[in-house]
Amino acid sequence: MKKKRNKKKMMINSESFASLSSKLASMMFIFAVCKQYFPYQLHNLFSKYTTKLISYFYPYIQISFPEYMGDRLRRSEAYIAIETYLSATTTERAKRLKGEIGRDSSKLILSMAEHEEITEYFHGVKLWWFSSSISPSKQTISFYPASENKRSYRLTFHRRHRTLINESYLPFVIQQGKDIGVQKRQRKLYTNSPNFDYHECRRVLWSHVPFEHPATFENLAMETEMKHEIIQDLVKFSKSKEYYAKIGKAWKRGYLLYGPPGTGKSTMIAAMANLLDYDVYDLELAAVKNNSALRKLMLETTSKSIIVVEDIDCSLELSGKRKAEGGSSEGKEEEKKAVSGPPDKEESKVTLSGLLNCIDGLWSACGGEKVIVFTTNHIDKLDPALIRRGRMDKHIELRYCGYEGFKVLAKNYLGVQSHELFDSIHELLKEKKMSPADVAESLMPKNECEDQIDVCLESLVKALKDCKVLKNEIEKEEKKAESSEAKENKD
Ligand SMILES: Nc1ncnc2c1ncn2[C@@H]1O[C@H](COP(=O)(O)OP(=O)(O)OP(=O)(O)O)[C@@H](O)[C@H]1O
Ligand SMILES: [Mg+2]
Repeated sequence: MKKKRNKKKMMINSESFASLSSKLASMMFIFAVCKQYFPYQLHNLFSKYTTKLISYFYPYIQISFPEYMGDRLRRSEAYIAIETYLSATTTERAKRLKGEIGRDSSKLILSMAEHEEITEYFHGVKLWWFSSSISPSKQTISFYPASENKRSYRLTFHRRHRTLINESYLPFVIQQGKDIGVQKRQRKLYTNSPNFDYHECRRVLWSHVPFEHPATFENLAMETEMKHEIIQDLVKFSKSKEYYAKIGKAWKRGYLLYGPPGTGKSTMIAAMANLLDYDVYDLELAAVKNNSALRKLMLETTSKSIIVVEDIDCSLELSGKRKAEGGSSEGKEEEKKAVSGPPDKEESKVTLSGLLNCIDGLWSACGGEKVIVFTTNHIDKLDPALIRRGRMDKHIELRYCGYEGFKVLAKNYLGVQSHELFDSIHELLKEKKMSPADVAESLMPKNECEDQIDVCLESLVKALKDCKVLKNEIEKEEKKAESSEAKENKD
């Protein structure tokens, strides 16, 4: 009993010693800040002996993580990760908190207030986190954020736990912080128009807005089996980091979405981003000057993102002239494949080989966990090299609205799963080809009256009956347009 009491006493003593030592260290730190006001010789002497004294009596190690590192322009990644980790895990224990709207989030984020200390245990080892903030000695007006208070987190632990903290605890905190940051971030929709980022204090190649598209696979009109196959494929990809590393392949996957206008290609990209919780980079190839600019753009994309090139057949000149003038030299051919920029502006010279290099050359592996999506209305116009398997791993055809797709739209737009008009709509959809966009338009309630369901379904039946184009006719028209285009190119 006595032994137990003594042990408890010793523990309390060691704890209070630790806390005392931590306070002593804080005082030393304040001395260290003030010492600059002492004469030069005194200052040196003071520094020498205080450091010696601290290391002699003080068995604790302190690691500082300042918000801004040497260049003072970019926030330290370690600081951001620690801040996120501490906000998520210690706000219940901290007595004084501060709240702010996160830079990448629309939510209120609570974190430790300045000069607050919390204790934490890792594998039974006690450690202390202190949030420090020092005001600048001189009031300066500066463009850079670093001129504000100098903030840092300080970690204190006993020196006998040095290995555990350095090799296990800190990597754990940084990884946790990064993971929580990814989950909590406001996702972004990027476009390749250069911009000046005032937070990062540098010129960036992508501008962004919050990504808030509400599309999900659940409200996407397409055959259920195909939908599930795509979802499975995406989820499997996102969980296959180790697999890709094992087979020695860059962790990325290419999707080619093709089909007539209004069949849901762009909507599916939004659904993919929402399913995987990825950012979206909407790459406009016509605005990219040349291959090297394209490479720089790709290098600035982050992992957990979808890189989209919409209407790839319009972005790259891959058919037409090239096919017609088949005998040209390789160099000339590349030129013809170049994207034709606006006539009065500098011509864009992204070539097919430049694009292929970005998709699966050495550069493409940078960052990892990326999905690349091309969309087109005319798959047959694309160069086979661009869409071969391995580059565009999955080809998905988005078709005119079928009965299964219609049922999804009816549920989304009108909240109905059965109706007496469903059978006739089923029959009509077998022969008439209408895009999901057009079906959705008919199903959209036009006013507030009560019999909206009947009105909308009747309007769809009428639209389908009025739709003169049958599948065969569409195919015929498309073939006619293609052959006349080929003829024009020959001439
Ligand atoms: N499969 C679908 N499921 C649900 N809604 C759809 C679907 N297809 C189209 N829509 C609706 O039609 C609108 C247009 O669709 P979307 O822009 O995705 O078509 P698209 O295939 O990208 O067309 P385009 O080839 O012209 O770019 C969307 O806003 C959406 O509301
Ligand atoms: Mg589209």
